[in-house]
Amino acid sequence: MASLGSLQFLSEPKAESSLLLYCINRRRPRSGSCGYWPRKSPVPLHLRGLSCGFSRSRDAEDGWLKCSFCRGRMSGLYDRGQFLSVRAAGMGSAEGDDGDSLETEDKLQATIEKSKRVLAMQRDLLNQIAERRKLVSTIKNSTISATEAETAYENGMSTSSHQDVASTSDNYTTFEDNVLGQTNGQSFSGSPLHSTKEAPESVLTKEPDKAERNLESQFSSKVTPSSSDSPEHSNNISSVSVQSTEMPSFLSSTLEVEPLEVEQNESLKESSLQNVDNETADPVSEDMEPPPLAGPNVMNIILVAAECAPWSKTGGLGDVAGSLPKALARRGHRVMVVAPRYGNYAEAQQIGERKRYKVDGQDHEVSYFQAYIDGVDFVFIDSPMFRHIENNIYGGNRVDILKRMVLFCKAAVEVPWHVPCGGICYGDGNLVFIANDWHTALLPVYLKAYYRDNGLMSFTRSILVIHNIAHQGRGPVDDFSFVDLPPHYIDLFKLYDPLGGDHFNIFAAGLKTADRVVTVSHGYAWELKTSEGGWGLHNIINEMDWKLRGIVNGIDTKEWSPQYDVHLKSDGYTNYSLENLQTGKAQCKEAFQRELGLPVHPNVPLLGFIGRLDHQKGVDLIAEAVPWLMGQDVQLVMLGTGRQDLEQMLRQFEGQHRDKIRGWVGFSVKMAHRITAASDILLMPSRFEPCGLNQLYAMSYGTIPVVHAVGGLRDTVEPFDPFNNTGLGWTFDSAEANKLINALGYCLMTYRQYKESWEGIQRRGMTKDLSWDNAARNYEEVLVAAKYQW
Ligand SMILES: Nc1ncnc2c1ncn2[C@@H]1O[C@H](COP(=O)(O)OP(=O)(O)O[C@H]2O[C@H](CO)[C@@H](O)[C@H](O)[C@H]2O)[C@@H](O)[C@H]1O
Repeated sequence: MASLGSLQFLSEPKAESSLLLYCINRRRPRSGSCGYWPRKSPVPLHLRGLSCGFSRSRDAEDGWLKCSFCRGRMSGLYDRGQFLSVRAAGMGSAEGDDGDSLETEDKLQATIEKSKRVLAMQRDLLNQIAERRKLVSTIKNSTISATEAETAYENGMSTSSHQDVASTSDNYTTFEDNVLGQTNGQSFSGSPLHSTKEAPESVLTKEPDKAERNLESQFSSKVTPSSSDSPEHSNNISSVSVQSTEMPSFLSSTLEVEPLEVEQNESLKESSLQNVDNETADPVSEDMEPPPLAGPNVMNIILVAAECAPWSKTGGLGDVAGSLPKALARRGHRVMVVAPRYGNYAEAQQIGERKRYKVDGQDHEVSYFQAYIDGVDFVFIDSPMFRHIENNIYGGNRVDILKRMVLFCKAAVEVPWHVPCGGICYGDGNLVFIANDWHTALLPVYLKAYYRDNGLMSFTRSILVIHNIAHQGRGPVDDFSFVDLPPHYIDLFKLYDPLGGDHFNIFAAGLKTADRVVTVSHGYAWELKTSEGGWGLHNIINEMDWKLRGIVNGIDTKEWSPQYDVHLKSDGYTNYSLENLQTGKAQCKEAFQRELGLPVHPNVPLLGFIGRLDHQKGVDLIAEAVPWLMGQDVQLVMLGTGRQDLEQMLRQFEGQHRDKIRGWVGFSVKMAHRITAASDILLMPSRFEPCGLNQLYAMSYGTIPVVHAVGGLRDTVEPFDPFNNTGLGWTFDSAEANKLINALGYCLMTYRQYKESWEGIQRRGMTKDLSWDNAARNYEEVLVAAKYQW
């Protein structure tokens, strides 16, 4: 039997607990492949001579027990839900491996090969950090030498993420008990400023990244000498910081309330334990499981968004929040989406305990609802603040919205501790948050201010995705009082506006604080850096260019497929594919003309527009083109909601041209699908478009997009080239009605006179890979880059 040496618990378990070790990526691959070891144990502080279950996870070069299947760290769960982190405190020899273990090793060879690259990266990183530490300690003549730190590490006295676990463990326990209510094996060792300067550092002690260096320089004048200079301080900082006036009030006010549905939770845990037993007992089938696509990069991912389709959606953000996570889960990650619970969602069940958070001085209670769908944990945060606004989720005045987002972000950042999905919380190891737009841009700030500055959640990273920079969460500087942060954090939010002077800007703070920033196309990534496209944030974006990446959105090919579209199954519509494109699409067009009371003309080109009625979407350019259009033999249907003058305009056009135009004012997912299927041409004259999803949906339905070549539209709609018979649609190069008319003229001519070319464009669009799988792979690269960024 292989021996692992001993295991060391990083927080002391109670005696006589039942212990269960599991891999942090237990969902991916399915739980059975991660070497569970359920066992009654008297639980001494060190467990010796472990074998059986651990023969799979003896690969622990960096001191952490790893699942040899997916390379995730092993963690401990004991005593019905309390967490421990566990690491090997001295590796035993592999001598005596039994046959079973060798066989397993052979079968897992491929996975191990893949992991080598990452291990090399880790070693590289460790070497670099060790080098730098030596340099720093020489310069500062630290009282504690690097040698001692290394010795401490080798003796298993420090964690890979924190300093002096042993010496801070008392404070740590107190803090966890008081503040988080759960333990995760993290120490609480003061701000990164202090820890990098003074403490005996572990091998993985964090080097400040560029963003943090900026913050350091901004904040250094405000660090008092007494707090930064004393080596003792870093040992005792937990108690100091907990009582500090800068400690967020919401943390200290995070109260545990009566446990909800305890029985349900317990039964969940029990069923999870049962699964473990069953799956452990079936080693053959677990070996059949293919390795996750993400290979050694599997992570715990929590995407946080103010809307999530199909439960809540006002636009493309909802679509992305509903579908990108599924693609990430398909790659093997454990993925959660966190969104507010605006209504009663049938699929989601109440879970976990209620918590309270302070917003503007008042306690707000939240509870959690969860549904596990397509490999993703969808968690909805319930609060009276979110209820009954499902038709107006961004409604209310500026301060109302701000308070909602403060509550949402405060609760969301703690979800990995409080919501036991499948019986097990995500915890903070190997965890990355993906925040979206200004609504959740506070999350990276809270992660830093409340946790990482205090030595907690040090391995957790945050990524901020820009879907639309035009909405930034702006307000007067006084709004800072609502976000409940230490006073010096105001510098992150303050932004000078040539028109309004200094103002408060949430997006600015999120961009500065996030570990990485993604936007939804390459074109938009470039535009964001210009004064025209950055909407006042271009300077900040230019400064953080190194952490910005453009990744083009994908589409949910289950939801948006002409072959399976549920909205095409009734009222005379039909599903279609490449095989019956012409007949199927013609049938949809006819059904649509009938449904909307338009003359049924199969050969009259049908033009569609779907989108918010605002300046961005350029619906006014279509309005300018209407007189020309009405001279053509075409039909036009527009679906949208937004600015009242533009809604009125749609109604007016319909009134004036009843035989040719329909203006549908409102939000109808069914109508959006039917327009996409029935139309021949989709118009997207957006003034700016970070990515745009409708043109992607259109292409997959054989509907030809005519778009303003900007942002993601330029990235995704390759212009038709009649000489080489390539391209996916028509583009025009500036947001002017005459340019739109010009492009549309060529498009209509092709529709009428060059059927073969037309069908070629349709076919290319329908066969293009528009799925999220590509994008998910790119996101994964960003997640990994963030993970290894210190
Ligand atoms: N009245 C209505 N009824 C029914 N459905 C309607 C509708 N109006 C819009 N929709 C739907 O909402 C979505 C709109 O998505 P877009 O990407 O085109 O724009 P949006 O500007 O909201 O998103 C922002 O975020 C997304 C996601 O990153 C970026 O693609 C985009 O460029 C950026 O502006 C589509 O699914 C569309 O069908």
